Amino acid sequence: MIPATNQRPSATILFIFGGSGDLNLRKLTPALYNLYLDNYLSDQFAVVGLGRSEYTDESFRERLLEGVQSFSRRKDDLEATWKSFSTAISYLQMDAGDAGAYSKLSDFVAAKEGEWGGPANIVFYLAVAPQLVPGIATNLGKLELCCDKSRVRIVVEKPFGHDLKTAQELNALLGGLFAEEQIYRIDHYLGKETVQNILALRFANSLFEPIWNRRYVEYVQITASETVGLEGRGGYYEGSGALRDMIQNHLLQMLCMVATEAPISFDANEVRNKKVDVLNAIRRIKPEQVKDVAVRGQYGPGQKNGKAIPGYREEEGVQPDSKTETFAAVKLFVDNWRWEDVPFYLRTGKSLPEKATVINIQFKPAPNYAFPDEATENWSSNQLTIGIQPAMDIRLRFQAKRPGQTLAIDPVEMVFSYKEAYKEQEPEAYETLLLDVMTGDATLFMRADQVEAAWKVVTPILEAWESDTVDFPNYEPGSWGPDAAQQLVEKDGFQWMMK
Ligand SMILES: NC(=O)C1=CN([C@@H]2O[C@H](COP(=O)(O)OP(=O)(O)OC[C@H]3O[C@@H](n4cnc5c(N)ncnc54)[C@H](OP(=O)(O)O)[C@@H]3O)[C@@H](O)[C@H]2O)C=CC1
Ligand SMILES: O=C1O[C@H](COP(=O)(O)O)[C@@H](O)[C@H](O)[C@H]1O
Repeated sequence: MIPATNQRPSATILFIFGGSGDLNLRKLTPALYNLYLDNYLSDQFAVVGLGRSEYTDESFRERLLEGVQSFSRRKDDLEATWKSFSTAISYLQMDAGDAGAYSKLSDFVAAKEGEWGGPANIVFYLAVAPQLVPGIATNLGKLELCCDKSRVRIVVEKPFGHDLKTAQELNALLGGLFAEEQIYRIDHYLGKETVQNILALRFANSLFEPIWNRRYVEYVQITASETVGLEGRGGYYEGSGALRDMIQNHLLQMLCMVATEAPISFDANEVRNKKVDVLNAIRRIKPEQVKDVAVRGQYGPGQKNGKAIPGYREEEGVQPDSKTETFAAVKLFVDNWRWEDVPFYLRTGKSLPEKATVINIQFKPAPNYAFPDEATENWSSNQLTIGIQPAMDIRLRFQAKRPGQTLAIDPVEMVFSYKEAYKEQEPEAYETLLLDVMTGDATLFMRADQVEAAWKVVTPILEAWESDTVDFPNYEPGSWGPDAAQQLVEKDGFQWMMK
């Protein structure tokens, strides 16, 4: 996070429920390994993977090594470094539904603290399907050690609830067991360097803030497009869809970063207060308005790069008449002094032409009355483009005089590229987030009210879509989604920046 919290965490025991699962293999252990390489882990660090699968400590480490070999951003010195890192890893076979087994966690903590000669921070990471979360949290809440609010934290993965009601129920349950400061709700987009940099760009420069408002900004677009389809996650995605999976969380969080007022400090609650203000200011969509401000799509079968692609409905775990949207686009307004009547267009989808997350801030046109018509054929307004991924850059488009004896004005770009500016490789989102949990910094995590405010934004759309019929599939794989998504911006006189 932005404040220089370059301290190493103190003694930590990290329990990963879902230790034998995919998230740990792909993201969590590679992130811990990279934190270890960067000397960010305490010398007194232990991680325990939990699951029903059978592993010994040794076979579990071997399994995780495969994950690091495949998914770590660094693996050059793996042979030399894995051995010392992996001594911190152990495995505990248990069924999360077995309340009696939880005493093993307390025993582990007691043994480690005895060995280390003092108390440790204890993190319970729930990398499991959402239906297991209430049971695990309840069992953890009964442990005596969880009474120590200063050193026990619980991390909850997405999805956080299926809708507003279930999110409220989960918040109520967790809130009855843990203090809010102990609960870390993950939104991995907030761990991305480029997303965090939005606050630095806006508030560490005097240049942008004066024009960052309705007087100068025409509209904002946020696109998070993926080329992949479901990749075997049909079972999960069927109960979700693009609006729940991406817009309710990641895209609304990016919108908050763009739209927030300046925090007076980078204290976790101050930053989150400001962001929740944005969510609360988003204009409520009336049921009859949904068709005008929200578009959904589902890809059908087709071809991509000469390869046959099955439609969403043909994917494993998907109903043949599924109504689940794999594409969603919405137009939102933030009704406050800064942003009133500036449209924010958000769009996300699977099986689109590019993997890219990009934010475009489009500024209003400059008056061009002084230039002759022939000089302004290529005239275009200023635009700031924030490349979140894979291109990590910031581009400022402005007009310049083309060299030559005739007056011609063309758009050009000033580019800041992370790759060119910095030699160091940026940390993965999960590295940042795990380190923040271990150091007790909740700034990049969702507070209960933030999650609920985000659900409130999408609820009218979810309800309207639920009760309406839909003609799916309605877009080709490899296209930019249904035609209606183009019309969503075209009817306002604009274009999607990537099309
Ligand atoms: N995979 C990813 O890249 C991402 C995942 N997530 C989220 O992370 C969470 C986990 O996802 P993922 O790792 O993919 O899921 P997996 O299905 O790969 O893993 C599920 C884990 O839960 C464990 N588990 C299931 N039932 C029990 C039980 N009764 N007792 C103990 N352990 C149990 C399984 O262990 P076992 O079978 O050994 O019991 C396994 O380790 C989900 O909420 C998902 O949405 C979020 C972002 C990305
Ligand atoms: O949370 C999720 O995010 C991924 C996209 O993440 P990214 O970091 O690769 O942009 C998405 O594929 C997945 O469906 C969703 O659950």
